[in-house]
Amino acid sequence: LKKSRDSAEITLCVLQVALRIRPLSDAEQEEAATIVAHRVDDQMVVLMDPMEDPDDILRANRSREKTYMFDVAFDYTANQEEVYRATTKELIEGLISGYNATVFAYGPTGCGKTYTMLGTDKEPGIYVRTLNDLFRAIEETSDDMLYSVSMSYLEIYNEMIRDLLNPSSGFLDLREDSKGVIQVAGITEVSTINAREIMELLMKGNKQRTQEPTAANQTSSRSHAVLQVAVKQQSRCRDVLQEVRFARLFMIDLAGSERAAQTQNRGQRLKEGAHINRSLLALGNCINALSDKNGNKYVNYRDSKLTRLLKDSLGGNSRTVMIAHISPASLAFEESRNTLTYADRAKSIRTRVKKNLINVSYHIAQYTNIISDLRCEIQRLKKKIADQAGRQANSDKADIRHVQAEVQAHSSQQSRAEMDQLREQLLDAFRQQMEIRKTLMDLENSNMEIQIDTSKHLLTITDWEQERSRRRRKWRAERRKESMNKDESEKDSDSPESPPDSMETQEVILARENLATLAAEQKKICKQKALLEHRFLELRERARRLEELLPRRVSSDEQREVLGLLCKVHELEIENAEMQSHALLKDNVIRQKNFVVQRFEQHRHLCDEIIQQQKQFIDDHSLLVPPHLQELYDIYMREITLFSLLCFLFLGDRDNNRVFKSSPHARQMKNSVVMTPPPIHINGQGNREVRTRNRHCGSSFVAFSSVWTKQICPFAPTERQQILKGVQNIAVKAARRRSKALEVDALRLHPPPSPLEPKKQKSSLSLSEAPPRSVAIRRGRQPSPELRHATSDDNLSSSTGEGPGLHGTWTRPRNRQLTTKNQTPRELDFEARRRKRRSRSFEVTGQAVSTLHLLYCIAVMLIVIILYYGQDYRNRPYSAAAYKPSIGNVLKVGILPPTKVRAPHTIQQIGKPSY
Ligand SMILES: Nc1ncnc2c1ncn2[C@@H]1O[C@H](COP(=O)(O)OP(=O)(O)OP(=O)(O)O)[C@@H](O)[C@H]1O
Repeated sequence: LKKSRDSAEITLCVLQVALRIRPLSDAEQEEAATIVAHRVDDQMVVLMDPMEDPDDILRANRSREKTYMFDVAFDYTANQEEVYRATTKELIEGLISGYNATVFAYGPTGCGKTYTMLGTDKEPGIYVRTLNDLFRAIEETSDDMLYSVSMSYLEIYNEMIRDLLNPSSGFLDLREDSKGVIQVAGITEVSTINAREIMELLMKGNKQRTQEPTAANQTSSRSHAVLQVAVKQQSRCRDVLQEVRFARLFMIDLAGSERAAQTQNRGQRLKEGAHINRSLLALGNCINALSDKNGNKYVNYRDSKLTRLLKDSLGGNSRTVMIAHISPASLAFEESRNTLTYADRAKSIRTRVKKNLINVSYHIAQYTNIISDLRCEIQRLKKKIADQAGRQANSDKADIRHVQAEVQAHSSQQSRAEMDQLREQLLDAFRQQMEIRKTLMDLENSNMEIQIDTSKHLLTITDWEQERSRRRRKWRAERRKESMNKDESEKDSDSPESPPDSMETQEVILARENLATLAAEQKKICKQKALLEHRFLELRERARRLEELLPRRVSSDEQREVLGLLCKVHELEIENAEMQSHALLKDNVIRQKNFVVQRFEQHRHLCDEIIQQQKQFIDDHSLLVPPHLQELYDIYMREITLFSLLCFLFLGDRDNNRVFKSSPHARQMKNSVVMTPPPIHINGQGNREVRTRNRHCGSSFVAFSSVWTKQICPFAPTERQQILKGVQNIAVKAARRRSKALEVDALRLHPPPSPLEPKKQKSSLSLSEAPPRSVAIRRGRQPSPELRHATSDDNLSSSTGEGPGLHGTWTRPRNRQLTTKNQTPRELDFEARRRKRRSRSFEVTGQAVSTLHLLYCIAVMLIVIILYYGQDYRNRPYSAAAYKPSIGNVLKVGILPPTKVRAPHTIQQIGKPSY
C-alpha cells in the first residue's frame, strides 16, 4: 500500500487498485471478437477502440485509445498466486497487528471476479490463500500472542442480507455500533483457526449463494458475497498492560454490472440485474464523491446496503484493495471502458487507517475496589479459621471420645473425597467471581467510552446551537438597528417577521444519530451490568453456603486447610490486582511525560522551521541582518549541530542497526498507544512528520536527532556513516597508542634479553604469555561484537592509516599474524605482552562494556567540543562553502597527536551555513 502520511496512530492510505484482464472466453472467440485491452507493463493498460479506423486520417487526432495506470496490472498470463501475492498478501501482517483490510473484486459480469476471489479446486483464489497465510502467521506468533479468529459469510441479494452459513436465519439487518462500525445483527460467527474447516464452511456457504446462468455468464453470481474474518489478538503476558487488538478483513466478490441487452434477462433475472446495478451505481457514486479532489462532496453510503457495509473500507479505517476485472474482447469495449474509468478514479481514494486497539485501560480505582473487597474477604476467612480453632479447643476439653469418633469418621476415604469436592467448588465459585469482576470492569470502561463519545457529540450539537443563537441575536440586533434608522412603514414591508432558522448541518444530523445509537448501547451495557452484578451476588451466596457446609462435612483440620487455601487464593489475586494497577499507573505517567515531550518537540520543530524559513527569506532577499541577530543565529546553528551530532553518535541509527529482535513484550510496549498531542499546523497542514518519527525512534531524543539528520544535517548519509566510522577509529587509535605506551613501559621494565641468555628469554616469555583467547572467553563475559571489532588488528591498522585508506573499505591486509614466525624473540615478547593486555582488556571491557562506551562517548564529546569551540573561528575569513565539514578533515583530527589537535578550518566556519 502506498503510505502517504504517517502519524502516531493514523496512517493515510491510498486505495490500491489492481486490474486483471481475463483470457478471451470460448463464446467471445466464437463471435470472432478481437482483443482490445492490452497490458503494456506491470502497471499500464491500453484500451483500444474497436470502432476506430486506423486509416481514417481525419479522426486520427481523436483516437479513443486510452492508457490507464494502476498499482498493478495482470493479463491472461497471470496465475492466481501472482494475483494474490501482488494484491492481498501484504494485508495479512497488518491484519494481525490490528489494521482493518478489505479486498474487493469489481467489474462487469463474466469478467472473472469469482474466479479471482474463490477460484477453482485446482487454482484456489484469494479467499483460500489469504486464510492459509493468516493461520500460518498466527501460528508463528502464537507463542507470544493469543488469537481468536471468527468468520462470517453473507450475501446481499436484491438489497437483502442473507447469512450464507445459516440461510434459515432469514434476512438480517445492518447496524452501526457506538463507534460507528457497521455490524450485521444476528450473523453467524464461526470461531476457528483451522483453514481446512473454514474452507469447508466457505464451500458450503457458496453453495447457498444465489447463482444463475445468464447469457453473459453460465455461472453468474446474482449477489454480492462478503466473507468477513475478524481477528482478535492479545498478549499472553498477563502482567503487563493488556492491549487487545482487533481487526476485520473483508473479502468481497461483487456481483457483476450488466446491460440488460447483453444478458437478455427477463423476469426475476432482470429484477436482480436492476438491484445489482443500483447498488453498483451507489458504489460508483461513493467512489466519485470520495475521489473528489476538493474532498467536499457528500458521500452517500446510505443509498445501498453494499455501500453501507463498505463504508469503512472506502472512506474509513481500512487498507483497501480493489481488483477490477475486464474482458479483453472488443465486444465488451464499453463495459471495459466504464470499469477502467471507475477503477482509475478509485485510485485517488484515501482511507484513514488506524490500528484498532481496545486498550483495556483498567481503572486504578476499580483495582483499588477489588483489592479492598478481597482484603475484607481474607479478614472474614481468617476470623473463621480462628473461631474454628477456638471451638476445637473447647470440644477437645468436653468430649475426647466424640473427637476420636469424629477423627475416625473423617479420616475415611469418603470424607477426603467430600472435602476435595468442596474445595473445588469453593475455588470454582471464587474463580467465577473474579471473572465477573473483570467483565464488569470492561463494561465499566465501555460505558465510560460511551460517555466520552456522548459528550463529544453533545458538544457538536451545543456548538451548533450556540452558533445558531448567536446568528439569531445578530439578526435581532440588525433588526433593531434597522428599525431605528427606518420609519415604521418601511420596516414592516422589508424585513421578515422571524429569524431565518438555519438548517442543521450534516455533522449535527450525524451527531444526533450517533447519540441515539450511543444511548441504545449504554442501555444495553447497563442491562448486562445488572445481570452480571446479580450473578456475582448469587455466586457469593453460593460460596457462603459452601463454607457453612464445611463444619458439617469435614474435620476442623481439613476445614482450616480449605479456609487457609481460600485465603491464599485471595491474597494471590490481590497481588495480581496490585501489579496490574501499578503497571497502569506507571504507564500513565510515561504517557503523560511522552505527551509533554512530544508537544515540546512539535513546538521546537515549528521554531526550527520558522528560523530556517526566515533565514531563507533573508538570504533570498539579501536583507541586512543586525550583528547580534546573526550572532544568535550562529549560536543556534552551533547548538543544533552539536546536539544532533551527539545524538547521532550516541544513539546511532537504531532502526537500521538493530541486531537483536525485540521481544514480544518490548514490541507490545512499543506499539502501545501513546497519547499524541494534536499536531501543530503549518500552513494548514498537520505536522505529522514529527509524530511519525517519534513513533519510529521510540524516543524524543532520537526523534530530534532524526529531524536534524534528515532536514538540517549538512552531511549526506554516506558521509555521516563515514564520520561515525572515523570517530570510532579515533577511539581505536587512542587504544592503540595506549597499548604502545604500555609496550614502552614493558620495554623499560624488561630490558631486551640478550641472545646469550635464552633461559631468561624463555622465562620472560612464559611469564608474560597471554592466556589464549579461548580462556578469556571461557572465564565468562565474552566481549561485545563491536568491541571485538574495535580492538581487532584490522581496525587498528585502518585507524593508523596503514590500511588501504580512509575512503576505501577501511580494512587491513591480514598479514600481521603471519609475520609472527619471522619475529625476533623480543618482538615475540612484546607481542605476547600486548596480547595479554588486550585479553585483560577484553575481560575488563567484557564486564563493563557500558563503561568503555561511556568513556568513548566522553572522548567523542570532547573532540566535538574542541572542534566547535576550541578555535578562534571568528578571526578566520568567512567562507560559506567551507562550512560543510569534510570527512577527511574530521578524520585527520583523529590521527593527529593530542597536542596537535586543531579544529580544521572547514568545521569552524559555522557562521553562515551553505544551505
Ligand atoms: N483469469 C482467468 N483465467 C481463466 N479463466 C477465467 C479467468 N477469469 C475468469 N475466467 C472464467 O470466466 C468465467 C466467468 O468468470 P466468473 O464467474 O469468475 O465471472 P464473474 O465476474 O464472477 O461473473 P458474475 O459477475 O456474473 O458472477 C468462468 O468460467 C471463469 O472460469
